[in-house]
Amino acid sequence: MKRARIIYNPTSGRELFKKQLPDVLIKLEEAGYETSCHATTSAGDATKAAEIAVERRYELVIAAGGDGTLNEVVNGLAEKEYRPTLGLIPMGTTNDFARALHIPRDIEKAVDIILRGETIPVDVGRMNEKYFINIAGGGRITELTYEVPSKLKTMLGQLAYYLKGIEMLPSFKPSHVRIEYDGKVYEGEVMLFLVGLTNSVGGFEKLAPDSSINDGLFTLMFLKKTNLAETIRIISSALRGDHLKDPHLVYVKANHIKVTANEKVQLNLDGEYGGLLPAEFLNLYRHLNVFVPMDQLREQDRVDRDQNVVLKNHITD
Ligand SMILES: Nc1ncnc2c1ncn2[C@@H]1O[C@H](COP(=O)(O)OP(=O)(O)OP(=O)(O)O)[C@@H](O)[C@H]1O
Repeated sequence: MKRARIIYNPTSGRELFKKQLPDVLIKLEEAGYETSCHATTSAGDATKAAEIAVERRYELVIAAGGDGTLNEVVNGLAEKEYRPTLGLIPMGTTNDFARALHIPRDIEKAVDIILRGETIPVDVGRMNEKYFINIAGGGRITELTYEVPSKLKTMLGQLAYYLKGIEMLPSFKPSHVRIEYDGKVYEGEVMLFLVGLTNSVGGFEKLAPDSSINDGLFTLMFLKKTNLAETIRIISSALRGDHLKDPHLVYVKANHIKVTANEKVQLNLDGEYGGLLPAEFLNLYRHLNVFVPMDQLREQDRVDRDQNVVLKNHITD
């Protein structure tokens, strides 16, 4: 019998998962998964739980939570030789990664996608000693994600980020950085830099429209020094997807990126605090297998189906 481990954050988003947990367990058991679960108790706990799931050779690990919980689970899996297939139940406020994979926020429908059994290998980012699955970045603007109080997020959802963003905009200052990417170098003042694996960041789905989840490349973006009016204009054009030709923005693909600075610049990994520069980013090609609704994926995110069939058989054996 296959075994599944659910790792869930009871405080994610609007805190609704716990109530539906019995139904989720029944569904998985009926589909032939012997299922157990772990409720996280604090920051870092989901990483430990995922490491234990690897040690115990679970076939499937389901991360039920927001991007922070998912990031922790990925950090527990990414370094291991044996990596269980990953299922997602998006319970957070923004759920960028799940959004990029078209996994719905409805718990039952998300479980159905896991039970359908279609998987895809996705790239994982490594920054220094840590891993990310959606986006890393640095600069004052990225500090926004951890300045939004958890209570406010529970009450207002994504609106909380926008409110906080408006409040913080005037205080965004540039940082002087050196960015090396695949043999090229930029040195100068930037408002922020982003290293993305998917097209979805903070609900901006048009930020990196040509990104693919499994091409082995990051989308590297950095915004050169701008004044407040220009920053507002570029953010609103990014919402429409009109930012790519903006002369203040550099938008390239790269597999290996190094960013250094002579000042303190905070880093962000999948929406959580990620330490300070310097940072070295490496794209780990097709490193984790994730359950997805294959028919919903964009053409550029689908991999050759033959390879996928192999992976699917591997887990159902
Ligand atoms: N029992 C707990 N109590 C408080 N915090 C927890 C608990 N378990 C985990 N956490 C922390 O909560 C952080 C945020 O959780 P998560 O990302 O799941 O939800 P969210 O913040 O609502 O969603 P999003 O990241 O999509 O905005 C996690 O990174 C984790 O460190």
